[in-house]
Amino acid sequence: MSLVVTNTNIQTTTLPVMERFYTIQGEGYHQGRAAYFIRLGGCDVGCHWCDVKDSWDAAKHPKLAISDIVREAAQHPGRIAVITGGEPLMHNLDALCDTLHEQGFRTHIETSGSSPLSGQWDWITLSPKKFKAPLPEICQQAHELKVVIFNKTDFAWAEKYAALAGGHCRLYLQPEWEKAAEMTPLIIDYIKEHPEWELSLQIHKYINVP
Ligand SMILES: C[S@@+](CC[C@H](N)C(=O)[O-])C[C@H]1O[C@@H](n2cnc3c(N)ncnc32)[C@H](O)[C@@H]1O
Ligand SMILES: Nc1nc2[nH]cc(C(=O)O)c2c(=O)[nH]1
Ligand code: SF4
Ligand SMILES: [Mg+2]
Repeated sequence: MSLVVTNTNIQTTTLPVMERFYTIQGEGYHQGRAAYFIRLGGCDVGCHWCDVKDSWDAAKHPKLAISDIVREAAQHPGRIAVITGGEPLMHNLDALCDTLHEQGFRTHIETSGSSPLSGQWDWITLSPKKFKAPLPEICQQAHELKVVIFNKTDFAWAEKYAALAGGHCRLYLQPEWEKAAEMTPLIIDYIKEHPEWELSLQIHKYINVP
């Protein structure tokens, strides 16, 4: 007798976790709201300006049981869980989202959209990257498009993804942190000319919270 194993009957029970912290969302539409962040290890995109390069190698981070991750999250009063990384969609996130929902969390994801979507999401923040393009179906499903502006050619590139997004999708421009002094004035001018876009600053870095 042979054993048949399909994708649907393999349950992910552990995930590599780089760090977990309860803080305020520093970026985008939910900026300023209390949220529990779960940063998963592993990324194959390789942005040269990435502010969390230690996350890239999944093997460097301990594999934790989903039940333990969610139990720890539930110790805090906030009920927004933000799954980030690394690139969180390198992992199957169905079981993590199910368990978070069972505990009353709203599930938010920060993703480059470059790996297939898994999980059930109350909010999808898509931050597309030139280094590994997002998949078209994720562009359609994103609630928020957040484009990092590293140089002035990135505005035209941002418009390409705005055109692929659904009509409900909020549009944000976020200066690359090291170039914020140079890029923020250009972003402000751009938003004044193109008011469908909004400014996203990484406010956690200004107020020194994680
Ligand atoms: C570290 S990434 C992890 C999630 C996912 N890999 C992604 O890129 O969306 C979280 C967010 O930080 C943004 N980000 C990363 N490095 C940045 C930097 N140097 N300046 C501004 N934003 C940055 C990303 O674009 C993304 O929106
Ligand atoms: N406070 C805070 N807000 C964030 N929003 C997105 C973040 C991320 O790294 O995904 C992040 C983060 O690292 N900290
Ligand atoms: S996709 Fe996200 S985690 Fe990966 S290198 Fe780019 S910013 Fe960093
Ligand atoms: Mg961050």
